[in-house]
Amino acid sequence: MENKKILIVFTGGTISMSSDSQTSKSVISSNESDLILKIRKRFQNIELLTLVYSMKPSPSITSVDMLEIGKLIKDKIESDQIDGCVITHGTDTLEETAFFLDIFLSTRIPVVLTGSMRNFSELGYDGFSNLLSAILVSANPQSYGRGTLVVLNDEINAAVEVTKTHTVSLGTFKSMEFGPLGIVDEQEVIYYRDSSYHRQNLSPVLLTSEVEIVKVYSGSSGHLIDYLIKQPTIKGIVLEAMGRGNIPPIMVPSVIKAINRGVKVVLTSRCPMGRVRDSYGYEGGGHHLKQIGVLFAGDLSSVKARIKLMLAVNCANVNVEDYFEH
Ligand SMILES: NC(=O)C[C@H](N)C(=O)O
Repeated sequence: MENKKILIVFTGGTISMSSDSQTSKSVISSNESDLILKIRKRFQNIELLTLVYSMKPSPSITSVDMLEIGKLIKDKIESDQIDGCVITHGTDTLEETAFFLDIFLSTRIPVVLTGSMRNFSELGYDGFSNLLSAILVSANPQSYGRGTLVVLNDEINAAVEVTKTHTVSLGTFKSMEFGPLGIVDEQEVIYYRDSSYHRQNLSPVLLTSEVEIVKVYSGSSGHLIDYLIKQPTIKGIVLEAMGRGNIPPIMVPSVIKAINRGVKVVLTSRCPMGRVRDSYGYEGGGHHLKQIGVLFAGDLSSVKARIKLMLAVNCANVNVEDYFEH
């Protein structure tokens, strides 16, 4: 059997960190050669290619980084150089990069993100096992056509469904509403189900238009929206609204102002599960918001809806409304 070629792209995060000898705090330590050395021996019929994109903690990963990583992988896939790809990433923003790649790359080739919750110096460092499982998933024929995947703690989750749920737990990545797609059990990749999500491809060349998130709470005003729509590069605002998708009436004039200025306003919920819908007819309720032109993001979280809206407003000749419920 011919060797499968799996590309590992390192971007940073705790998986590439150790404890600082003076402060004992986690800092970047560029341990990728140790990781690869230990892991390479485990595989037969898998050739590992490696590339260090960056050594950043994931709060430092920008939209431009996501685009660069996406272009890099797209290029390798289109030139037939790889059969699968694993990206190591900090866990704080892993779900955002994963979802970005899910929309940006229209490929059936498995693209898998992984990371770790403990650093290289800590007892119980989970980087080795997570990387090992991620490679197994990316090389498995059953992983084709499932969109971008996230593998940590031996669970396989879909980028669109998964979120970081716990600040320190090794089992932090959960698809809270649907459960994992599958597991890695003693190096065997087992799928339980497909992801039901309908994938839409958006591949902009540049990201010049910006999208911000406004969290809605009891006592929210329209001031943040008023401020944002004065910024020249703003093309979208995601509202992380209440419950089914409702906002205080005092915010409505600012939302109308934003829409009249051509800024796309997308509705999500601050509830961790469930869809937004136009169920409520009162002022600021979902039905009222739909009538004034607010777009609905289904069950996407605010951070994922922001990624989708950012990709849509940066694509030439794309009707943003086609990518959201309206
Ligand atoms: N576990 C981690 O990777 C968290 C780290 N703060 C990061 O996202 O870079």
